[in-house]
Amino acid sequence: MTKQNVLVQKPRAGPDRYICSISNKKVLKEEVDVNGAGEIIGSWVDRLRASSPTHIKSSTPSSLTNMVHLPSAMKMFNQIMDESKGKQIVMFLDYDGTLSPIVDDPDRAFISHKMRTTVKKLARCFPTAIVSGRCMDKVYSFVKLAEIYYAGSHGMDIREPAKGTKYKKGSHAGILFQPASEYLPMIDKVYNELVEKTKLTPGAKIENNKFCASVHFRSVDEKKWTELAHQVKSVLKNYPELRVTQGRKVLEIRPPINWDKGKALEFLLESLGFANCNDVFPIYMGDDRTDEDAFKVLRERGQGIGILVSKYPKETSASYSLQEPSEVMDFLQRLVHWKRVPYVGQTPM
Ligand SMILES: O=P(O)(O)OC[C@H]1O[C@H](O[C@H]2O[C@H](CO)[C@@H](O)[C@H](O)[C@H]2O)[C@H](O)[C@@H](O)[C@@H]1O
Repeated sequence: MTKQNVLVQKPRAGPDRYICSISNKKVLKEEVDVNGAGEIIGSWVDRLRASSPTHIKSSTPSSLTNMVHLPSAMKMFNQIMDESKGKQIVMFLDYDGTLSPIVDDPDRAFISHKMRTTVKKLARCFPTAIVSGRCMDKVYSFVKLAEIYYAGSHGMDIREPAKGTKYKKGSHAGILFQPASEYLPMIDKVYNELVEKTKLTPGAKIENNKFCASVHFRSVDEKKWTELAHQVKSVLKNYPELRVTQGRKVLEIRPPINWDKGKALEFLLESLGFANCNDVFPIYMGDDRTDEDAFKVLRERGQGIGILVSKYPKETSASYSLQEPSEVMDFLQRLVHWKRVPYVGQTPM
């Protein structure tokens, strides 16, 4: 709300500490070196299988040793609110699998009218951001709320709310930060090559997420997953610097910068004036591996909570869970109600 940042097209124009972190091309644990040996393909496919809830469900107990059964955020609602006492709650919401249910066709992952209304009410109570792997325009075309922050392309395209909305005090509505703009032409080229290379694989879908590209495996026969992974690798061998991460039956091709949803969360907190504050309580909700970066940041800061949206136990740094988008909506509605009608002895900010 206070320290709004300038329009940024290149990494060097952001706040200093972001310049430092994005120029550090550290290889992250989750990413895969596409120049590596043939086992990369197997590892992609194994990880895609492992991230499928039906596979997790049918896993043997020994494979679940690192899986965490989290307490329900709904059941712990009052305790969470007690923890937030005297602090400004800031809401961070992932889109797919959190605000909208997972569906086969990524172009039809619509948010329900009820969920939109809930997020609208939420944004009147707390600064609210949607943090998604999708490109900003696509998320906006689904959500259609001008009063919230958006961090599209896994946080590589951060926009502020439109002028005149409650949590927007500056006069400039628009782009806050785009740390990967120099990679736009390359990602576009890779997107086109992937479309061409995979066009004969039934069900394969390549999504242009502007600063990254997504390769969808969901509608491809599982027997063809290895073939599709080979096609992806054959394109990426000409772009050895690009990173590959995994989501729910999707491979995400990203620029080689050390930037993710966790960094986006920190950037937004700083933009909102909460960089070095103890009186802020961020709540991040997400269902995917890419949301783990944000959960980790909250743990490291010792601030707020991460809520994993999942019916099944997963390896996670979140503190609580909700089962599915409908329960996310119940939680958000309860939060709005709590803000308006706090229970006895509680004073929401
Ligand atoms: O960060 P998110 O908002 O969760 O975006 C991550 C990816 O979500 C979308 O894919 C996922 O949802 C699809 C629709 O339900 C589903 O078909 C797909 O299998 C999921 O992986 C989106 O299409 C991707 O571009 C995002 O990167």
